[in-house]
Amino acid sequence: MTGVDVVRGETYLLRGVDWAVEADQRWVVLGPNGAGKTTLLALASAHMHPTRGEVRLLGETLGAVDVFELRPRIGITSAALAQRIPTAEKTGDIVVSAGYAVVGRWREQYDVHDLTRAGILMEQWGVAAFANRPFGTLSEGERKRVQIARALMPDPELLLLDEPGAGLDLGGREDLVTRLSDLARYHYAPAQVLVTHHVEEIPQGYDHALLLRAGEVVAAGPADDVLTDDALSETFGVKLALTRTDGRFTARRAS
Ligand SMILES: Nc1ncnc2c1ncn2[C@@H]1O[C@H](COP(=O)(O)OP(=O)(O)OP(=O)(O)O)[C@@H](O)[C@H]1O
Repeated sequence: MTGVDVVRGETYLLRGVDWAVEADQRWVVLGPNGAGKTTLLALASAHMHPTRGEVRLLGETLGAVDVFELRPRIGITSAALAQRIPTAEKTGDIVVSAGYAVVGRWREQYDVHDLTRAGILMEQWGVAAFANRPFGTLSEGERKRVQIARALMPDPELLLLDEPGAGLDLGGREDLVTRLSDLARYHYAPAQVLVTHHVEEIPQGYDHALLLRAGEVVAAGPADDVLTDDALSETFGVKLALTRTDGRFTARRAS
């Protein structure tokens, strides 16, 4: 993104955003409520155009490309998308149908490669046992993992995760963070961008960070440089102390 503004009426949702994500990078985007994180992902998933500036995605420029060709190359999970999944749909069908950009099984016959890939992904994300269960009967943590398996199904070049840890209990969060760490370290995995409010949800292996406040970038770059007490305090508007242990973070109000 170069010089990106997103303006609605008098309001700047994003202002002057410059940001580059390389194919082998894993980024966390942190910021308080209303900072513009979801807007940033809407641009990054080709679901929104900037008011000003340029967004280039996977070698294409938004505005000069058919977004319906671009979107299948990008996997995304978010609460808004999850709400659109019919609760009666079978979990296995939700995953396998992603390759066809529909939710739920719409063909009687799927390609054997698709069925195999869906099976492997469901094993990897710990949801294979629920393949025949309706989505609506799954716990929040299980639903989150199904969504990620679905997002990975078309082998995307970019994976966008909007608050994947929201609503999970401590065990569920740790399970998810461990699985995301494994994915982050996997050499052939897509570029990854994870949005969160909580530094505790940053998986090990996420090597870059972008801090957003009121639509503007506070800091962006290697996580070691960006995730500091001062930058985090400025981002969240409260004096914070950050602790890092074994590649995981915790934050608390500074005394
Ligand atoms: N169409 C619109 N017109 C005016 N303001 C809008 C519009 N859409 C979003 N906003 C505002 O833009 C700001 C950024 O919204 P966005 O959803 O991107 O923030 P966020 O960082 O994802 O927040 P949260 O963490 O609460 O999900 C918010 O203050 C929101 O109210």
